[in-house]
Amino acid sequence: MLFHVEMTVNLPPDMPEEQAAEIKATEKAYSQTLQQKGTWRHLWRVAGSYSNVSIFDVRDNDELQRIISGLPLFPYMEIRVRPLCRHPSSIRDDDS
Ligand SMILES: O=C(O)CC1=CCC(=O)O1
Repeated sequence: MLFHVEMTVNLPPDMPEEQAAEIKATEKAYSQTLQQKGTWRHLWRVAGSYSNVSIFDVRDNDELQRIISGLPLFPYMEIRVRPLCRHPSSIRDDDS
């Protein structure tokens, strides 16, 4: 199942820089492991913001919830999830 997920990061302004850097590094490693597995298919920065747009390929809603709630930045993010299905005009037969 494919999901479009938009994440907006809102770190507290008083969070010490070192702590923020550590969380971001852990987040990067977490996301790169999932990207290598093909679970996190796309990761795009929304230009001009501290938001990303991502496409996840997961078994079900429970897997998506487990992954998203495990994000190190999860406590500091606003997250919007939208389920995707094939568009009838899509020419990409290899995508689902
Ligand atoms: O910087 C972000 O948009 C938050 C984030 C998600 C995955 C990652 O590596 O950073």
